[in-house]
Amino acid sequence: MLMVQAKNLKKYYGKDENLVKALDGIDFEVQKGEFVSIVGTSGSGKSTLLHMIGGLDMASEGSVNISGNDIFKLNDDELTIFRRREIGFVFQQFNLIPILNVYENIVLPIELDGNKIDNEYVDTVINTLGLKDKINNLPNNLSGGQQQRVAIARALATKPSIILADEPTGNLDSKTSQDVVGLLKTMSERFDQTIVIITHNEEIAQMSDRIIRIEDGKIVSGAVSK
Ligand SMILES: Nc1ncnc2c1ncn2[C@@H]1O[C@H](COP(=O)(O)OP(=O)(O)OP(=O)(O)O)[C@@H](O)[C@H]1O
Repeated sequence: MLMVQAKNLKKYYGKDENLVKALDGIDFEVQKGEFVSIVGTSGSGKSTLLHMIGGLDMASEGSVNISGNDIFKLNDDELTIFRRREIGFVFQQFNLIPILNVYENIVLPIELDGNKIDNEYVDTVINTLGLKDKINNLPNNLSGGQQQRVAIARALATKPSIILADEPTGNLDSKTSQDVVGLLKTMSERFDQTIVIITHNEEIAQMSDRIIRIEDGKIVSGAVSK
C-alpha cells in the first residue's frame, strides 16, 4: 500500500542571482511499513524535503500525498490536525517537555487530540523501547539515547501514518545511534510502521530497508522500492 507519494516536488528560495533550488523536481514513493533513509551531503536538500513531506512548509511546485491526502490542498487548520494525527516527528534535539515525566510525554499527543489512550498499545511501545522502569522519570534524568527513545515512543503513540525523523542520531554516540535506529527498525517491523529518517551517517542508512540518495535537490537513486 502506497503511503507517501511526492510528484515533481520543487522548493525554491530567493530569486534572481540569489535563487536556490533546494528541491528541483523530486519524485518518490514510500510503501506502508517501509523503513527508508534519505542520505545526501550538507545542503543537498534533505531537511527541506522532510519539511515538505511533513507539511511544515509549502512547496514551490508539485504535490505530496500522504495516506491518500494531498497535503498542500489542506487549509492551515486542516493541516495542523493532519500533522497531529498522521505524522510523528522525531528531531535531533528530542524536544521533550521537561516538567512532564516520561509517560506523560509519551501520551501527550493522544491527549492533545482528545483521544482515549490505548493502554495495551502504549505499554507495548514502552516495553519494546525498554522504557518501562523509566516512566516516572523526568527527561533531564535520562541519557541522550533514553530521551530519544521517549521521543520515538511519543511519535508512535498516535499510530501515525508515518514517522519522520530528522537526524535522529545527531546528538548520540555511535553505539547509542545504532541501538536507537535498531529500535526504529524493530518498531517498523513490529507495528508495520512507515518510517523515513534523514541521516548523514552511511552506517545508519545501511540499517534501513532502502536508501534514497539526494544531490543538489535531485534524487539520484532509491526513489521507489524494488
Ligand atoms: N529558508 C531558507 N532560505 C534560503 N535558502 C535556504 C533556506 N533553507 C534552506 N536553504 C538552502 O537550500 C539548500 C538545501 O538546504 P537543506 O537544509 O534542505 O539541506 P540539508 O541537506 O538538509 O543540509 P544539512 O545536512 O546541512 O542540514 C541549501 O543550499 C540551503 O542553503
